[in-house]
Amino acid sequence: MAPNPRVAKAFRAMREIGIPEEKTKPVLKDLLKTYEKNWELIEAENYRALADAIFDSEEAEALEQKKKQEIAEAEALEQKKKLELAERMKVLEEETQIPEEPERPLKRLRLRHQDSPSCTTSNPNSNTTPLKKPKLEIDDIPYAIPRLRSQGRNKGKQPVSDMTESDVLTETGSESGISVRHLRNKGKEPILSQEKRVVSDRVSSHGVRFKEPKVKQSPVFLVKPKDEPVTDDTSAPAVVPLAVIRPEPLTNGDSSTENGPVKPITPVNDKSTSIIDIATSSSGEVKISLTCNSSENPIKDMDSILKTIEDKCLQSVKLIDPNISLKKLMTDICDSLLDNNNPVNESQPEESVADVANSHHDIAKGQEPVIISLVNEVNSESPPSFHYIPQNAVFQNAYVNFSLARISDDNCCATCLSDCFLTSSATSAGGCACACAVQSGGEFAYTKEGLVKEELLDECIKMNRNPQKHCLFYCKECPLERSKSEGIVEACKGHSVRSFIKECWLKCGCAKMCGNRVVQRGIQRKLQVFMTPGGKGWGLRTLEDLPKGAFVCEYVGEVLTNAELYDRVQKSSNKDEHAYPVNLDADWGAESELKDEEALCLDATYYGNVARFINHRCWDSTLVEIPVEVENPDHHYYHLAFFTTRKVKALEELTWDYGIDFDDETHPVKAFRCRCGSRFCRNNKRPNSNYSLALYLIVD
Ligand SMILES: C[S@@+](CC[C@H](N)C(=O)[O-])C[C@H]1O[C@@H](n2cnc3c(N)ncnc32)[C@H](O)[C@@H]1O
Repeated sequence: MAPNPRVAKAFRAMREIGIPEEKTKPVLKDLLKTYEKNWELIEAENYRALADAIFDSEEAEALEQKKKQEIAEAEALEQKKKLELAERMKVLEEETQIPEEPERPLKRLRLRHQDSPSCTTSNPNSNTTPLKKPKLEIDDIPYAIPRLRSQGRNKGKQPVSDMTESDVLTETGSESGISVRHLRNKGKEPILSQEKRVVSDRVSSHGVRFKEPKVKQSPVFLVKPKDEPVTDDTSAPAVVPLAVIRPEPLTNGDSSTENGPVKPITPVNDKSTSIIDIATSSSGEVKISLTCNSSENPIKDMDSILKTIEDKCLQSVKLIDPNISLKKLMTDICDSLLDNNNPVNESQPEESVADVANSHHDIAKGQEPVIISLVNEVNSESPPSFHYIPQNAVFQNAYVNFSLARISDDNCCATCLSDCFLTSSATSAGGCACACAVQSGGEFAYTKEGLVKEELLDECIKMNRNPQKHCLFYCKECPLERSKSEGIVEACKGHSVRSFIKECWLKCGCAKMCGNRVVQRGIQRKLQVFMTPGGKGWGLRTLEDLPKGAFVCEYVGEVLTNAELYDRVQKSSNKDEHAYPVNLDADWGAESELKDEEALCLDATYYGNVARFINHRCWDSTLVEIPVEVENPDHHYYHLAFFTTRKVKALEELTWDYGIDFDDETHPVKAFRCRCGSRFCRNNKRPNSNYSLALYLIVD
């Protein structure tokens, strides 16, 4: 039968934008049903509804697929863990078997016979487990800087002071061909001559400083694996080294657990005595053993004991689940113990991504598209207290106006369809018809894979590394200085002129999955907040390999005017609290006169996202921040997005260069002592700086 001409036409229209018939067919079918065969609706605007529906369904499918994959991965991991545990228990079981007892596979609870002699001995001096060395940041930069080490004393102002950018970067070519919307510097001259200005050589691109976190360096003392095993086998020699944790209420003797020596378990002669031992070995086994006096009541088989306890639980504790299983409970205890102890044992194999991903916290509390776990393998510091928000929130006076009416026609691509990447190249051979791309100099900032294009990325990296070489803007009357003083306003210290990425948004004709929408889709990578080993406090790392130019996250916080921020700091009894502000000054040069409510910053102290954990690294940081215009054409408000500066391996720390000049003695706020570990550290000439532990405040 000849196909309905309208159907054929719809297929043709979709083919033209690269959608094959088999994808169109089911969606068209659904759409016809939804629209009750009203073809006009489907055909309107060159089949826009159909194209949108196809892209939406693709997106939903991809999401579904991703979810399934995540679930499958989680299940596989869980399964693997269970199998490993069962295997370990089996080995343990065999090694600690009482000869007379019939063999019972995978026994998790064992009773020690009343006349067992002491079954453990321990080395009283070896009570702590050395902490596992957390993975250090990998110094794996693709830049060759052969001359740097032989340079004279580098004051840190310019990390490779007498080297040109091209000496340092292995890249070729000149400045980016992509002209992502540059700032409209209207040629304003600074009010002071360069010589008179108190300008640090390295001007913070954000004009802010962060406080030093209160890092408790006390190690977690975990019970060290004992030299000899806990075993209820009177004859067998010690085989599996186990550490014993004795819960205090159940022991009469020494209750030392974490820090004190682990004493041998006393032979059980007292009828009333019962002891629960939880033991771990250096290779990860967990054993829970129960010691009781059973002289008058010979021990029956394990299953009947478990059954008795389960019944007792049901009756006396009134647990409502009749399927309660003590075996499962014991397994869970072992699992938890393994979870807690796993990362701290040096003799264990190096942590794997699967291990570290297996954390139960989601610091984003389900508000991000992915789970963001938190681990501390270094000390006992608890997770910091703050409100997690996935998007910026205006505090009070900041002028951030999102009205659609303010988006002009040349500020959106109203005529685009579905995916601007597809439609733009389809409609104009070679050139780019998308108005958003036109705004960015005729090219999209992203590749089809969603990565920032190399030229643009390299340009942003260069600019961040050496703002002096690029354009700096000096305000006539700097809002930062104005917020600090009611009297004489100090001269502007300069602001970096930044390149912007312009993303499509609501008023654009494209669909949500358009390739020119990356930052607005939120975090897509597996990230983890972790305690850094080098005294920088918490940090952020990736759990997956990342390509160069990948979007990681944006800096989210409260949107404050600089005046509000200054006020906050002044009023705060604990000024150190205000440690996470970033200036949104990338386009101040374009405004003829910036009003106070337009001079904005982001403060992630109380409300923020994962970015508040990103530590500073001089020069060769793994991330670079790029201003991104999404919903607001006014560049005094924008999104500050982090992209990778190079390939980043799973478990590497994600860092960015705060742009601090550690030598700037005139700065009202002294910087923290930098522990970035970079060979280009601008602060490394003063390792014993007096103010190393002081906490510092904002305000440029
Ligand atoms: C945005 S916070 C980063 C997260 C922080 N480490 C935490 O635990 O919350 C900035 C603060 O972290 C610390 N920090 C960041 N980078 C550092 C570095 N390279 N060396 C030492 N401290 C650093 C400083 O105290 C800084 O004020």
